[in-house]
Amino acid sequence: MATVPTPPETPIRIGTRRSNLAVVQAEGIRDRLQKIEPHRSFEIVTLRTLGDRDKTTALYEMGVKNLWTFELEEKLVSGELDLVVHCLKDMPTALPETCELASIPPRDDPRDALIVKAGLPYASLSTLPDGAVIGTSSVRRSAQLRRLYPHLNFANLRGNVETRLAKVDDPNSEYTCMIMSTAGLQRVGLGHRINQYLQSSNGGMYHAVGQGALGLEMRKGDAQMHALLNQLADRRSTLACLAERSLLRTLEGGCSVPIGVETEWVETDTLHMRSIVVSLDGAQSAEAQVEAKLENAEEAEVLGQELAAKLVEAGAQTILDAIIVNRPAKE
Ligand SMILES: NCc1[nH]cc(CCC(=O)O)c1CC(=O)O
Repeated sequence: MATVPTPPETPIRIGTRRSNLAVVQAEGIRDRLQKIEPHRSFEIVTLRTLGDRDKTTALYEMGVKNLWTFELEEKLVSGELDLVVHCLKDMPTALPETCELASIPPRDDPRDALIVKAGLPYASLSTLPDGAVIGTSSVRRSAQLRRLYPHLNFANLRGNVETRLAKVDDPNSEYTCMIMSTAGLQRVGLGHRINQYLQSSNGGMYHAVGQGALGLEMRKGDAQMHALLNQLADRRSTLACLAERSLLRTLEGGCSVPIGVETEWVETDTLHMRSIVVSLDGAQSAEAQVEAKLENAEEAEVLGQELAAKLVEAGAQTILDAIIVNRPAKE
């Protein structure tokens, strides 16, 4: 009987967005997977998502939450991709039934950063002059800054990291500076452009849920992929990010919420979480914090829900309701 040659194993296809940042992130994951599976081959497949195509609509007006993920998830489900590398903060808190967040690798710096136009002398938010224009399309960022720096102005700034920086540096642009994520800048080699690292204790800025972390997504129930991706997971990053996502999931109810958060491991297994919800004009805000020992994902979920309940108690629901009512209708 003739022996049937075993077919060569097909490459593992890693999907991601087409931006330089997305490709750098996917290459990092590929390199780590290659070390675990030296005999498999890996292929990176890039896609343009809705969020990449529509660069003008303010993000919070787009009305869909999966604008960075939908096209990639479709190809994951159809089998054209085997895993997708996302920025965790771009992943909706509810995933399609057919997909699963398999793993969260070690988180990078979650803080936001201030980047000043090349040639201008300002080194921090507090030294920016009256009327300085901050480029950001994030209501989380503008609302928090309006709250503490009412003399600053805001202008939309969309596009990938390099495009945004070029727009700010353009001497003819209106921007004095911009706010971006530290992790995003550092990953594409632009960390040296950061003028100030922002956090609740410095600039009064809480970061986005999941910021600085990656989310590795796979088809639901793909046991082999799960076993592989699990080897890249980081326990503390995972529990902190799951708690943050639980907070957002509990509060959001259909809108993109101007909510900021910080999580910090204070003892070996105790997570401290604090969060703020701010009205779009910065005039109202609600803050709360919680702390608990966390052993597993379920406990992380519960802690996020507890923080959401405390925020509501502190007035967050009124702020969120007003935002939903005032939101401009989608065209
Ligand atoms: N919303 C865009 C986005 N999504 C993920 C990142 C960078 C990576 C990260 O912060 O996790 C960025 C850029 C930014 O917010 O400045």
